[in-house]
Amino acid sequence: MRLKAMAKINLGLDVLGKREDGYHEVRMIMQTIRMYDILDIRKTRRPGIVLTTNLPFIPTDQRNLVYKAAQMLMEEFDVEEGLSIKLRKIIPVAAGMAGGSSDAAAAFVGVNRMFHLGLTEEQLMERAVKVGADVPYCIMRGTALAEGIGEKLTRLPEVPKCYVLIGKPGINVSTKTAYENLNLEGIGKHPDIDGLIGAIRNNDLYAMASRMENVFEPGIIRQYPVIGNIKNLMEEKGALKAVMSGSGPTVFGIFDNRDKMAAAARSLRKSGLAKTVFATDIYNRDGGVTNDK
Ligand SMILES: C[C@@](CO)(OP(=O)(O)O)[C@H](O)COP(=O)(O)OP(=O)(O)OC[C@H]1O[C@@H](n2ccc(N)nc2=O)[C@H](O)[C@@H]1O
Ligand SMILES: Nc1ncnc2c1ncn2[C@@H]1O[C@H](COP(=O)(O)OP(=O)(O)O)[C@@H](O)[C@H]1O
Repeated sequence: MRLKAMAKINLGLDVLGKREDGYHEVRMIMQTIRMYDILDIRKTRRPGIVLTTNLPFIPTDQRNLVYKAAQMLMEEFDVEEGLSIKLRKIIPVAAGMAGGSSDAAAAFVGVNRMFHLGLTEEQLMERAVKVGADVPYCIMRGTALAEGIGEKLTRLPEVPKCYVLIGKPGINVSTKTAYENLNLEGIGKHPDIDGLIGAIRNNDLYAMASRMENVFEPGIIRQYPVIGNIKNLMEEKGALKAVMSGSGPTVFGIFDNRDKMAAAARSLRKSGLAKTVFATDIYNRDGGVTNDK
């Protein structure tokens, strides 16, 4: 069984406050993009999970979110057979694109199908939040408003057709540290999430792009100016807007024209500012638990 684990960007990201358990209340607009890792899953007679990946530096034991997700379901349902999982990573690691979370989401969907556990998408999402705040969304996919710690999801209409340029500098930002370093009292004007939702409902790409904002961005750019440089380059080269995704450091630019995006991608590659440059578009899901479409 082959599954695609799709990456996300945050068209808008606001943090409202800190909860007693240390997690933060968020309000974010999530969007799946056409960039994915591949999971190849097969049953084995020998019990247990054997995970292999093409990246030597990511763990293949319980620390890998794929392992965690598969183990959680297999233990709950007393699955006696085993699983062999081959994970091919394309989504940059620790990039703010939910690579690990999406791999976990694909594992939930894959194990459910492989062993005929009969869980609905909702039942999978209830379990998924135990692996990570973004994992339920990665099962849902498409365009959504995420609230709570990211697990309270409301589907939104598809966003207008557009092109997405990804630029990730060769630095790593820890999500936990990004949340810890966020000075909630110091936030002047919060991102206009309601305005963004309105623009999406009106199918207005230009209004949508102009309202895209990430509350983490100013603080992280102060620490890593290269993120600001990538943003500026994308906007100079025709992006309607370029914004950091999640806790960073990836920047995405939204374009209304594929050729313009391709030219911007060439400039970004030439500049040497980004380690990963990837030109793609948004992905709108078309119903059902379709993690392999
Ligand atoms: C910032 C966002 C935006 O989409 O994405 P990424 O940058 O990870 O892609 C998410 O909120 C990341 O969600 P996710 O990566 O699933 O978080 P988790 O693994 O559950 O948590 C990692 C750490 O982030 C902090 N955390 C996460 C989510 C949240 N709502 N509040 C938090 O404070 C916690 O300190 C937690 O220990
Ligand atoms: N399947 C996975 N893919 C990538 N990283 C993983 C995975 N499972 C666990 N990790 C660990 O999680 C950390 C961040 O993962 P990732 O999901 O790529 O970040 P982000 O949420 O910022 O997109 C990495 O340090 C990595 O070691």
